[in-house]
Amino acid sequence: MRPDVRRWLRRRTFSAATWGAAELAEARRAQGATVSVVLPALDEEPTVGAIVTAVREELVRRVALVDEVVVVDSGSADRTAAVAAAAGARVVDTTTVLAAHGRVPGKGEALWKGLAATSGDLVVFVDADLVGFDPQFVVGLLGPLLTDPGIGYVKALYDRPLSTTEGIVPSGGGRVTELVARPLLNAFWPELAGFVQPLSGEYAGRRELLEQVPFVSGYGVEFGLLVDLAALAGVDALAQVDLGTRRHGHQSDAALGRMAGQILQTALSRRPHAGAPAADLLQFLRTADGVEAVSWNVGVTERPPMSAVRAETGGSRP
Ligand SMILES: O=c1ccn([C@@H]2O[C@H](COP(=O)(O)OP(=O)(O)O)[C@@H](O)[C@H]2O)c(=O)[nH]1
Ligand SMILES: O=C(O)[C@@H](COP(=O)(O)O)O[C@H]1O[C@H](CO)[C@@H](O)[C@H](O)[C@H]1O
Repeated sequence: MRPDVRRWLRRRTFSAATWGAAELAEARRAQGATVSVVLPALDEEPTVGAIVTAVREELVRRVALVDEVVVVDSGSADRTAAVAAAAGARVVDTTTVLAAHGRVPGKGEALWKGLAATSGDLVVFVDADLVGFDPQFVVGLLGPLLTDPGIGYVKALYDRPLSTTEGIVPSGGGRVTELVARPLLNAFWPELAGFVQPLSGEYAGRRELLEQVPFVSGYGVEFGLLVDLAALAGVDALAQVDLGTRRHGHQSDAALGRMAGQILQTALSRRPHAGAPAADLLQFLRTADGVEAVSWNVGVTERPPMSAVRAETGGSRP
């Protein structure tokens, strides 16, 4: 493992259990910092209400850590907007926010318009399809931002069970992460190899940073933000926090194939024009007190065309 990644992992990996909501509410009051929670939502009627209710009850009413909870409706065909509003969220629509800019499809559009529709100094993004959401997710994401001015962006890390027709298997979620995003980051942005969940849908950042980078319109948004914020602020301004376990609604393999395509487009549009890609791949295992990084060499060599070999040796086909 690269020494810089080992150092980053040690210095910038936190546990959500480190902080309490009341402690952070006091910290943000003392700093005069405001906090917005943004949920991008497309047809999330079954799950959005419980998430909004949990954030509002625990982090707005019981403890004043969060100032606004905004659900960004991406054109839902179900009752997402009504359910979110009934739970107390302010609901905005991607067609009306920054209407002069029109509307493009995709999650990143919802996040970009969520940033426009809110005012918090700190912005927390939470997917609206989470099952078993815990308000401590928001507390954990805000912890590093409210206790270290040198940190500007915090990604969630967690175990990702996979719901299958046979039930829930303890791992296996994050399929595009494991098969596409992690290999791409390790190859072309090895300094970011320490992120356990580079595509996690829960993250928080300082508005002053988030407003300086583009938001990729579709599912490339997480990949794009990670690479662009690292380039803007430096890897040491980024951190990750262990939230334990995260369960969410899963898409089909075909849909994940399209997601992978968008992430590949995003990566290739940012590909550093350096030399050969790095050959090390860092994967992660859950341990009793955190995560363990395991480094693999995925370098490949190649044999020359057989025609060239034959030309060299004057050989002919057997
Ligand atoms: O065009 C879109 C696609 C997704 N989402 C929301 O973005 C979050 C993550 O999307 P999804 O669950 O489809 O991705 P996955 O978690 O399966 O990777 C969810 O709250 C979606 O409702 C959205 O607002 N607009
Ligand atoms: O991490 C992943 O591989 C994908 C798919 O997760 P699953 O295989 O359905 O658990 O989910 C994430 O990626 C999306 C693209 O960045 C994010 O928008 C989602 O919030 C995140 O869940």
